[in-house]
Amino acid sequence: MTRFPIEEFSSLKTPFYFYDLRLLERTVKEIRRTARDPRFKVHYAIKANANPGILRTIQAAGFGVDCVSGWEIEAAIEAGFRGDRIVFAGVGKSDPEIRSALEADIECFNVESEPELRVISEIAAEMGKTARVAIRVNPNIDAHTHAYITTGLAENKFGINLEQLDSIIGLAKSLPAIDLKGLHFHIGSQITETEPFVMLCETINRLQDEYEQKGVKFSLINVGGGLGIDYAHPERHPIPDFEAYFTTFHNHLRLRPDQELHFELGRSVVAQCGSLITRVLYIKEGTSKRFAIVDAGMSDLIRPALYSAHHKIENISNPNGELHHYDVVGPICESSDRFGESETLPEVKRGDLLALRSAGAYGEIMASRYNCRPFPHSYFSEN
Ligand SMILES: Cc1ncc(COP(=O)(O)O)c(C=O)c1O
Ligand SMILES: N[C@@H](CCCC[NH3+])C(=O)O
Repeated sequence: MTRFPIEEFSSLKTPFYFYDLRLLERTVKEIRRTARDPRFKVHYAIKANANPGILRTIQAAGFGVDCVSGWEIEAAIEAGFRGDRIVFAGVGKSDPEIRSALEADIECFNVESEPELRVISEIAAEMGKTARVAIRVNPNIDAHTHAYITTGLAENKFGINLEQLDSIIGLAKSLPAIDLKGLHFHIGSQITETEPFVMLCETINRLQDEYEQKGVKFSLINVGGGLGIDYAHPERHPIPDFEAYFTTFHNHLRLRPDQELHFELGRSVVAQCGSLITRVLYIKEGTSKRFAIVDAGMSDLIRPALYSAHHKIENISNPNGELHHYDVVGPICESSDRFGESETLPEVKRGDLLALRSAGAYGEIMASRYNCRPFPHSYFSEN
């Protein structure tokens, strides 16, 4: 259970992200234990959190890394990830980003369109290199998640639709500087049911059978990330838990003996180890509401404003006080700058510290400077 060192916090400038490194270490250990099939390779999706302190722990655990920009590749290399453990996805890779990825001899480009594949081939040929690629397939599977974070439906911008797959595979095999390794999938994020992953396995099985009949073999399958967490219970494992998640692929995906299976987990690795700590500035009594106005805003944690997401809120200064209802809001000039509506919290006073839980993923990394506010700091547990 995360313990908040409240005495240490009292001298720190708020708001800040607090990371429980022990929890992160336990999580990566659990992933290593449950992804025990030697053909399974876990790449951390760095977009979830690129704080160097977080990256060091994940790199030390032997994970690869999944990047979606040249800057993420730079951050990964700086944190000690080797080029040959970096995969690079994204619908809009620029020429300089492709060039620097080739310079770093990355493990694989996850290619999202024919024009992109041609450009990678041209740049690689110019540089005298061969680019290893996987084709990102859009399998048209409903991940049953928020519309903004589903990625595997035909209407989404990601990947190659099934009808166009033959053509791009033919192209990949014909281009001189391309080494086609396999297929990549990522159907969405914050998926809390097993069924979409089972459907993904079935689609992959069908595609593999079809392509093998056509004489095309893949050495790599990448099923992306997407494993969801329980925002209502920050102390719990992801849902489904890691054991169930990896077992689903073990049981349903007919992986060939000489194939590698890549996973790109982001949220489930880092979400629960992080909390945004904020100080209460004012209690404002409205006519129908009582507002707890805090010094963190949507610039520090945008998920509530962007996806109507809810992060559990705890009054860590007064955990046992009498319960009241509050709208917990930030200082930013937007009505959506609100972390909770009618939250039941132990009595909140000016100066109290609140913890917004499960904020380790897509929290600090999505912070902005809106209203000219500074970026939030970060602070790590020592024990
Ligand atoms: C291609 C790709 N891989 C991996 C991830 C990581 O997803 P998650 O944080 O849901 O595990 C994402 C983000 O949704 C993604 O777009
Ligand atoms: N940023 C999103 C998830 C998108 C993941 C990236 N494809 C979130 O906070 O839930």
